Amino acid sequence: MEPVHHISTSSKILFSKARKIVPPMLEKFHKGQLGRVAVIGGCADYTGAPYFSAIASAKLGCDMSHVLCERSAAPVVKSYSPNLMVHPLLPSTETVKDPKSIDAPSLAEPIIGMLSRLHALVIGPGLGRDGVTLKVVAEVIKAARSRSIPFVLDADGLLIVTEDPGLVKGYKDCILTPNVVEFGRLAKALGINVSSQADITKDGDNDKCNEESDACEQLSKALGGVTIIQKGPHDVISNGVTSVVSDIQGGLKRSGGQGDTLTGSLGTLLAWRAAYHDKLWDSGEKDHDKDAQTKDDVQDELESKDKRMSPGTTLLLAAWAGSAITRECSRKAFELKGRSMQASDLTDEVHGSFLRLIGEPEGSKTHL
Ligand SMILES: NC(=O)C1=CN([C@@H]2O[C@H](COP(=O)(O)OP(=O)(O)OC[C@H]3O[C@@H](n4cnc5c(N)ncnc54)[C@H](O)[C@@H]3O)[C@@H](O)[C@H]2O)[C@@H](O)CC1
Ligand SMILES: Nc1ncnc2c1ncn2[C@@H]1O[C@H](COP(=O)(O)OP(=O)(O)OP(=O)(O)O)[C@@H](O)[C@H]1O
Ligand SMILES: [Mg+2]
Repeated sequence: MEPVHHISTSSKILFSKARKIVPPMLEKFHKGQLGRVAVIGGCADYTGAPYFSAIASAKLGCDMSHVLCERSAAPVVKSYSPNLMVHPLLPSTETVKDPKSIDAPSLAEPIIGMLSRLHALVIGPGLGRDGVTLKVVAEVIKAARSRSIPFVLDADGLLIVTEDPGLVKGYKDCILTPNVVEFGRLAKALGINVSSQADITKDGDNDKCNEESDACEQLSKALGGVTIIQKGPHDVISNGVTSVVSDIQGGLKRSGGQGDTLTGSLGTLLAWRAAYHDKLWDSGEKDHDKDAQTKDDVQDELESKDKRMSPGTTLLLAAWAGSAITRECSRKAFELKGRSMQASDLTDEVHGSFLRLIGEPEGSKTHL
């Protein structure tokens, strides 16, 4: 039986609606209008994660892709790609005078100063767990929220929320992308009971799916309607009111770094979504006065041919599209590389996956 809050719209319709938030390629656009995205992450230990995330944003199609990382990571990340703009702006215990008494808001200033030039942030890939860095990033989260800049939180960025859920509680422009372990930590912090994998597997596939989406929905509700992509064999997406399961075929190799293709893709989709709501181009849809609040409202917008969608609906669509593109990247890369598949093989599949699943929007000029 279909769980009550699940939308029953087919994948085909979801992809065609996702295409509506993709800006067409037009001669009139200037540099930056198709998205300025920054990944906040990268430290001495992890340089691959912010790179994979930022390059996925770029390959999906944003115009400008930044990485804001810790000082020691910057030359390394720069060396991976000249296409990324890499800024060594994240302080750490190693780089501040007295780590025990820091002024986090002023240490965050150089990053906060960049926010007005950015459409979306991805916070967490390879951020690490340095106490100074995490305090500064918490200030950046507050500043981004107060300026209504959409963001994705992943990996160590989720630790910040686990420790202080109030930072994102009720913020409707963010997406959390926990893996199984991160989901468990968040659920525990918010007092939500998650059945163990063993318990739910023995009930069979349908029950397992229902239990997972129930937990995802509960966590989203506990966070005041924040959108969550609970990653796993299928990705459960929920905003507490409406849920959708992304079960597009993925690959069979579980190499690290695949979640980074997801966050980078989401960064670009959030930037495009902002451009859609700013009416950067004429989508051909009709405005309507009421924002979608309930599952039925969302379903109605998804099934209408010409109704302009509300921010709640487009956020779900962005999450769905990011998840689907990542899983298709993984499927295709696995087809080509088998068990040798690495995160970098997903990077090569981003554009092809976009074209196969979503495709260029109407009016896009793809040839000169
Ligand atoms: N090339 C890179 O630079 C990479 C860096 N990464 C970064 O590494 C840091 C730590 O991330 P982790 O994901 O390791 O987080 P954690 O340090 O919280 O570790 C999670 C652990 O759980 C295990 N696990 C994952 N899925 C599981 C499942 N379904 N059932 C049981 N156990 C499971 C993993 O093997 C991992 O050891 C983050 O900053 C992250 O961004 C990762 O994204 C991987 C790639
Ligand atoms: N068993 C699975 N079958 C198919 N796809 C999966 C499976 N597990 C995870 N995925 C997909 O892999 C991607 C990354 O999810 P994963 O759970 O590996 O995240 P992660 O642990 O945060 O990754 P990372 O190593 O990048 O930190 C997601 O798009 C998810 O849908
Ligand atoms: Mg991860």
